[in-house]
Amino acid sequence: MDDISDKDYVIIDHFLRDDLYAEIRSFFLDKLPVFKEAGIGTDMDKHVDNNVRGDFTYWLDRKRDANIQELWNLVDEVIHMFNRYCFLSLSGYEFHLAHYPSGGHYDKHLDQFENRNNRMISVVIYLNEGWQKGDGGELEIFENDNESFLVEPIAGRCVMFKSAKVPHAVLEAHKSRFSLTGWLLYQPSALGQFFG
Ligand SMILES: O=C(O)CCC(=O)C(=O)O
Ligand SMILES: [Fe+2]
Repeated sequence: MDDISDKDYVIIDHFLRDDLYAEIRSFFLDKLPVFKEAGIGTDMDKHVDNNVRGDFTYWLDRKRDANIQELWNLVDEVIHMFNRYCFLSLSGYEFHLAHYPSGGHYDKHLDQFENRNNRMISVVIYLNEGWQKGDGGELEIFENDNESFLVEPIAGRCVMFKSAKVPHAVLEAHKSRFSLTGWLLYQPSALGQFFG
């Protein structure tokens, strides 16, 4: 909590209990056949551009995806922590599973839309077992205009950052890259489920 207040991001390894990690990974693999190519922008202004991003996503829905209840409980807990210790007023969230096939990347960006700015905190949890240097798909975090560093997308690692403040990119993956990505919102929003 201190790190995200001071540095705008935090990296936490072994973020999930082993059983929850295993549950989410197997849920991910089950859903893989129904992932859709991710677009850019909100539903009003959305298009797919493989030059900018090359991932496939599955938007989670708390009601439909009730079998991963433990994840939803954790999301509630994390929101509660941010509200309590960082004095935020988070009251909603949206999460998707993301698959970057080999060759996929995501150009430098902020997690904000031009016509919607309620994403406060971005959360990414990686599910890449046995990730090794050379597999690619590192998350590049830009601290200011000239400095950036790479985060290896290893299994169980969680990265959280301020959505509107931290520019970031996903380097080209050389192997399939799996993650769970979400945004904690200032206002409740049902928009996420329409982004599919
Ligand atoms: O998967 C990651 O490391 C980051 C993904 C991302 O930046 C996004 O989906 O907006
Ligand atoms: Fe992003």
